[in-house]
Amino acid sequence: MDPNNNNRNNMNYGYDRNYNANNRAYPTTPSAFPQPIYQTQGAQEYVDPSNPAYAPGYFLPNNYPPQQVQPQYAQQQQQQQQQYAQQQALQSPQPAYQARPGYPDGTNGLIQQFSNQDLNSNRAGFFNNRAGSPAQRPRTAGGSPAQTQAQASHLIPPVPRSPRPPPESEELQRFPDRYSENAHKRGKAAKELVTVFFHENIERARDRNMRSAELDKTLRDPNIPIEKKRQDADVISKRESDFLRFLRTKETPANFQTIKIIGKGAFGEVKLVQRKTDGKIYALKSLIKTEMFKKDQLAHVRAERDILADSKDNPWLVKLHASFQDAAYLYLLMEFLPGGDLMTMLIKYEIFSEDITRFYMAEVVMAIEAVHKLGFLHRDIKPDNILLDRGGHVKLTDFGLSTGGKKTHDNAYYQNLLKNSTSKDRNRNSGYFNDAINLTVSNRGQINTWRKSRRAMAYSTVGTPDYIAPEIFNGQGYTYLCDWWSVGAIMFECLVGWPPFCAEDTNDTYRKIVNWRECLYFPDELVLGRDSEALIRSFLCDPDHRIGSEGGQHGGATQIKSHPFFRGVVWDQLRSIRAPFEPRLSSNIDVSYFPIDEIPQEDTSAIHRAQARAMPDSQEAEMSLPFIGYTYKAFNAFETT
Ligand SMILES: Nc1ncnc2c1ncn2[C@@H]1O[C@H](COP(=O)(O)OP(=O)(O)OP(=O)(O)O)[C@@H](O)[C@H]1O
Repeated sequence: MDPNNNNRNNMNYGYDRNYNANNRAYPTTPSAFPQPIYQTQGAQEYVDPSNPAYAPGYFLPNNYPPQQVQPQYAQQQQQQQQQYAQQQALQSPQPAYQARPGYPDGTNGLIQQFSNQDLNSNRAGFFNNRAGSPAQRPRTAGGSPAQTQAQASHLIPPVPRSPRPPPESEELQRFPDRYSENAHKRGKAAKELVTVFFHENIERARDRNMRSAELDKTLRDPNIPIEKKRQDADVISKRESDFLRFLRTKETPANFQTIKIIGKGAFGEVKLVQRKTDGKIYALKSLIKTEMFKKDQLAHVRAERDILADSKDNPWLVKLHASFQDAAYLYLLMEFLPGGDLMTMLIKYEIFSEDITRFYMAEVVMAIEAVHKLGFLHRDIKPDNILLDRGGHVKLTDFGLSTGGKKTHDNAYYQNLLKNSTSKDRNRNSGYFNDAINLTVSNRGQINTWRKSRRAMAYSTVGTPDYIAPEIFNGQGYTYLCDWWSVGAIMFECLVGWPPFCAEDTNDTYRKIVNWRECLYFPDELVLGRDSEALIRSFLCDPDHRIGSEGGQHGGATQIKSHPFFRGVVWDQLRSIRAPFEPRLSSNIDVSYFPIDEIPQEDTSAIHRAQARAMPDSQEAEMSLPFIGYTYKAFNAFETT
């Protein structure tokens, strides 16, 4: 084969289990891999994510996939590899699982101490995945090859793999200015794809090493009975095995049976679904790509996927099992929370007692604290995004407006809203609030009108601005403190029956929020506890004086927790006490806490799929770029109902 031949189809990228050319045999014991597998030191030139045998660390010297090396460079390459191996032997710290003589699986005899052959083979199989021939090695350790291959095949040009210096011949000269715009887009996409691929694989390998170290700790602990050790090792082995299988499968919406559409959002819907193969239940959120693209929501959708993927096992955030995409949609496969959302509860009960409000606000404070500790701001905390699990405890969802301070999460979204709103204000030219309703208990009619439009607002692309902090609208910058403002607005609604700045028209709501000093009004007819009103006022104020500002993003919740309103709350046991409303469920697909009758149930996906199919090639390349890296699979994806 000619390595300079740029036609990928002529190259043999498949691996050959008997391959031993040029004396580069595949290593068979962990000790052949002196570095932890996520270290990519020594990797220089070989990158072929479409190779099914590829895994993090796979490109360590000694471990190249089969390839043709030109004879004049074979000797040079062999010398380099020997030098590298010697250097590593001298410099590297001892590997975590270096095999002791007699224990080639790297367990150092730990497991044999209680003579369990099964544990031994499981552990060796799942954690020492460098061991064995390439055919035995779990092929998905480096990601989902089929998926990556599908994504990459048309994007990644073959890379010449011999270590020779690039000749100054004409064939390697590039003329980017002669490439079409489409080629540039595809090139960019390829670069992004490779970056994402590496990032994800390194993360996965790091996580796997951590799990391995944890198991190791358990196995070494003399106080843990052998039976327990055995059970733990079995469970962990099963999870690792499930995960590897999961990585190999391609997620598509066809894998799921829709039971009901349980939620509508601005850019898509949320369905209760059942996986066809194992009957497991999930919530599947789908977002229409073209809509996200048109309405400049790309940063938002990426933010949502990032925060949910980063949050892993956080009990306060909805668990993301996987995210995937097809030509028309982005999908988030989440745990199903059968208790519905706080908006539905508020529509039903109108107001809560102080005790019940305390419970929900305390849980929301814990949830927001978790988001902040992960390094994100939510920016869109509202009752619709506060979900209730089967025990009636809170979990946050909808991170579409979250920002982790990443450039990709930045957006001028609110600036546009404000621009429209202020031009309207100028036209009106009179006092801002003459037309804005000031709700009181006595004007029930208006309250009911507002309540009726509440759900419709939640489903609209504009969404409800009722809970958004004023500093987000005025464009002068905002911090994590914007989330604490939203808690104040929700607390007001729980105790009063409507949000503090609600109006019949969203523009009026914006104006009221921006002018909160004049517009924050506690109805005389309702008597709120002193601590409740004080806490609401300390949330709904200027950010410099807002409660939660002491201690910064990571510590602000401490100040809130010590407010007298929360006296008596045992913060670290909140999730284990009984919630004030525990959903009564007849089955794991019970949707009685969702307003199913108000949500259109027809399937509109065929229309969006047809639109995606009709898209011209150039537009498709442009569309693919922002969604690269969206795909994700969680380790514990199978721990669900
Ligand atoms: N994991 C889940 N389990 C149960 N119900 C859910 C889940 N996720 C969302 N829902 C339901 O779907 C509704 C809409 O979800 P979500 O807010 O995530 O959608 P969205 O399209 O992002 O909405 P928005 O327009 O507010 O951004 C929620 O209010 C909730 O009732």
